[in-house]
Amino acid sequence: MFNSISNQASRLINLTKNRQRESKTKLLTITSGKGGVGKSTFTGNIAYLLSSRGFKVAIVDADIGLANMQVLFDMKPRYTLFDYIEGKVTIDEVLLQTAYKNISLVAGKSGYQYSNHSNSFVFARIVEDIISLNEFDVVLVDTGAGLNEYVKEFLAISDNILAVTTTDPSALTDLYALIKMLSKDKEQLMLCFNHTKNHQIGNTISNSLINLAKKNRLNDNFMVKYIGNVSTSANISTTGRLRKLFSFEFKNDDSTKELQAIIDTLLKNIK
Ligand SMILES: Nc1ncnc2c1ncn2[C@@H]1O[C@H](COP(=O)(O)OP(=O)(O)OP(=O)(O)O)[C@@H](O)[C@H]1O
Repeated sequence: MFNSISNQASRLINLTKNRQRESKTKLLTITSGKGGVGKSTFTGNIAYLLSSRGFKVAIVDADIGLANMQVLFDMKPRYTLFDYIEGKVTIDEVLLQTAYKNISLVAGKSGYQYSNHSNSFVFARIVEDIISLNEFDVVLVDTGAGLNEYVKEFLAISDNILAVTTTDPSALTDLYALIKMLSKDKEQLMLCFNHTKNHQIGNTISNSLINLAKKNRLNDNFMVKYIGNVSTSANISTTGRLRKLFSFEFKNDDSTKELQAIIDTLLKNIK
C-alpha cells in the first residue's frame, strides 16, 4: 500500500505506533473516498460529542483540497499545519483553542502544493508530535478526500480509520478502492453512512461490500465494521452554513442521537 512513501515516512509509521503504545492519546483518522460526503461535518461533530463526554480532543485538519474545519469552527487561524511542518511555529502555537471547551484545532490550508514539498517534509509527523504531548485523549485527523500520497501518509500511521460515505454509486466505488488498499496492511476499517434513512440500509450495503471483498479474495484478516448512519437533516446543512456544530445546537435532534450511537460503537472499537 505505501510502497511509494519515503523511508522517512516509513520510519514515522513505526515511531507513531510506539508513541501510541506509550501515550494515553488515541488516534482516529476520518477519511472518505469521495469528496463532499460529510467527512468534515462528522469530524467536527464527533469532536464536540467526545468533548461533551469529558474527552480532551485535538483535531488535525489534514485536508489540502478544502480546509473546512476552520469554517465549521468559525475561526480565522493565525497558523496552519504547514507553518508547523515548515518549522515556523511550535506545537503549542499551532494547536488553536476553539470556542468549544476541550477542543483544539490544527488548521489546514486549502490549495497547499503538496507535491512541491513532499520530498522535504513528512506531514503526518504532527500527529506523532501531538501524541507525544500526552495531553489529549483523542486526536482526530480529517484527511482530504481521495487516495493521493498525502492522504496515504495520514492513513499509514493510523490503526483506527473511520470512513464516511454516502450510498451514491460513485462514493461506493471510491470506498471500495479504499477498502482494497487498506486491506493489504490494516486490520480493520470502521464505516459509517451519511444521508441514509435508517441503520438497516447501511448494514445491507456494508454486507455487500464485505461479500465483494471476499469474492475478490482481499485479505481475510481485514474487517469492515459498520458502525452506524446519520440521516439527511436540514438542521445539519443550516448549522454548517452558519459555521456551527449541529450536535451542539440541536442536542436532541435525531441526527445528534444517530451520531451519539456511532460514538458508542466507535469507543468500543478504538485501539
Ligand atoms: N446528514 C446531512 N444532512 C444534511 N446536510 C449535510 C449532512 N451531512 C453533511 N451535510 C452538508 O453537506 C455539505 C458537505 O459536507 P462536508 O463539508 O462535511 O463534506 P466533506 O466530505 O468534508 O467535503 P470535502 O470533501 O469537501 O472535505 C455541507 O454543507 C454539510 O453541511
